[in-house]
Amino acid sequence: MRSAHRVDQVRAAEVRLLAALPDGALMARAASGLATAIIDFLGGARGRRIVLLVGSGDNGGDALFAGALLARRGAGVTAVLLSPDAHPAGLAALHRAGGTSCPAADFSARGTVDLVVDGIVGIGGRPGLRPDAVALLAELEGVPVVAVDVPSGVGVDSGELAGAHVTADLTVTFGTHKPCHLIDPAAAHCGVVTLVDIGLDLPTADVGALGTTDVSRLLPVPSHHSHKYTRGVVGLRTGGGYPGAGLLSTAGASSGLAGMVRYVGPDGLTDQVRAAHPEVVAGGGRVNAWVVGCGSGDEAGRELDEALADGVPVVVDADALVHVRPGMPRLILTPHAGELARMLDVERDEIESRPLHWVREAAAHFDAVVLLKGRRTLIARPGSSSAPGPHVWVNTTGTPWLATAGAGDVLAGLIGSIVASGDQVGLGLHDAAALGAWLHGAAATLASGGGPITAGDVAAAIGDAVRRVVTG
Ligand SMILES: NC(=O)C1=CN([C@@H]2O[C@H](COP(=O)(O)OP(=O)(O)OC[C@H]3O[C@@H](n4cnc5c(N)ncnc54)[C@H](OP(=O)(O)O)[C@@H]3O)[C@@H](O)[C@H]2O)[C@@H](O)CC1
Ligand SMILES: [K+]
Repeated sequence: MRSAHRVDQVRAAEVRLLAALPDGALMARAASGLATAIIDFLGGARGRRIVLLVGSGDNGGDALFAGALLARRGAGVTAVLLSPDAHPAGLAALHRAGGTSCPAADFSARGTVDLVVDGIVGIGGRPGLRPDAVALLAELEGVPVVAVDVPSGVGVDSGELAGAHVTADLTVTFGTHKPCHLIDPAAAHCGVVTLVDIGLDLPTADVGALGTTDVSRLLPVPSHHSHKYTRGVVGLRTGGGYPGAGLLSTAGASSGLAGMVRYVGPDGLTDQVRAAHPEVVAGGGRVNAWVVGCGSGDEAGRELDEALADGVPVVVDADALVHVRPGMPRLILTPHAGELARMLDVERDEIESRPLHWVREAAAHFDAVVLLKGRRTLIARPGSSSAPGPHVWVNTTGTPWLATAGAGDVLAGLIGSIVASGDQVGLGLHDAAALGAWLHGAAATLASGGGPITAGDVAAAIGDAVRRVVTG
């Protein structure tokens, strides 16, 4: 799991560690990790021309000490100082190693620069950049950027952008990830993120991203004693308005993760579902989870009520989302930004620029698991939940090709099947939704192989994605 800690959590851990270490030891660890990552990135140091952008704090100190290490390895290093208070020990170390420095006002790039190191601000920075930093970045446009800890200017805890900021090719962070590394829109400006362990002892994070090992640990798999009912039954009430969505949600649910799939819908569509998926049982009956709303049109409200009457968890997608009210129990809501905007009566742009904020608001307001779809899908647990583990999962699997019609229907069906299969082994709805998002993205990447895909291709690749996780 990748954990993302807030700045106050990092600060508290830093204080404890600083008290136990000699002066400068922590920054030396950070700088050494940073220099190593830069050498990896450049394929060596000798003969490279590196410009450090250095602010007034310890973020600039990291850049200066790393610059000193790079200068000793033969790089030509120039520190451009955005403040007269740049880290004195770091600056002295850079000069001793043969590096040079100048105030920002005197800098001119002249000639080839191989790399910019962004040490303007780190976790002590306010969002946005000052005009001197903006001017320097404009002069160095086109040069690869390595950000120290975070791309300067982004909202570290919120993942939001407010004004100018650095866009990095590589971000080298220390001790733990911060929310901006995982959550859009900031995450899209971090490039590749490398974590340097500096020995911080941290509490459980608010935000986390599942890795393959977590998925393997959490995903319910059958034992020799399992039968189709103990493996869970998922029911779908979908497709009443748009038949394709009924078929695709059923395809997502029919990946074999649950023991049985039931489909309840219009007669003509039921025949098509059975023709495409002969193993699906037509009609209602006992289920462990329902999926409603995909292509349901005007039937969505009725379908949601009927599903709720069974008292089992319900995955609520698309047309059914507008019928959700606070107090409805055990729901997983799966909106995209436009749908969440309607549910919360805010503008879509507002949701897209502050997804972490709004997914939490929605989870608190509806007291439900809320999965907000996007490049980095966010899954927040209900406001009243006190379960251990992160409050928000961020999904990092997938491919841009996954932005295709019907992919959301497949996801809703897939999540329903995981909820049903997890029912008897105590898998929580929050984790089930995160597993669904992870497998959906992994299946899309497998199906795509770098090329275009349809929603049906994604559904067809779920089994392979599961197989790779389970068999290692
Ligand atoms: N935590 C850890 O475990 C470790 C942390 N380490 C490192 O320390 C970094 C944190 O250092 P930090 O606390 O000195 O803060 P940092 O971000 O460098 O500068 C803040 C100063 O910048 C200014 N300023 C503010 N906003 C601004 C803006 N938008 N644009 C321009 N300037 C702005 C403001 O000063 P002002 O100019 O307003 O006087 C403020 O005081 C951390 O990210 C990591 O790299 C590692 O060395 C080891 C382990
Ligand atoms: K930075």
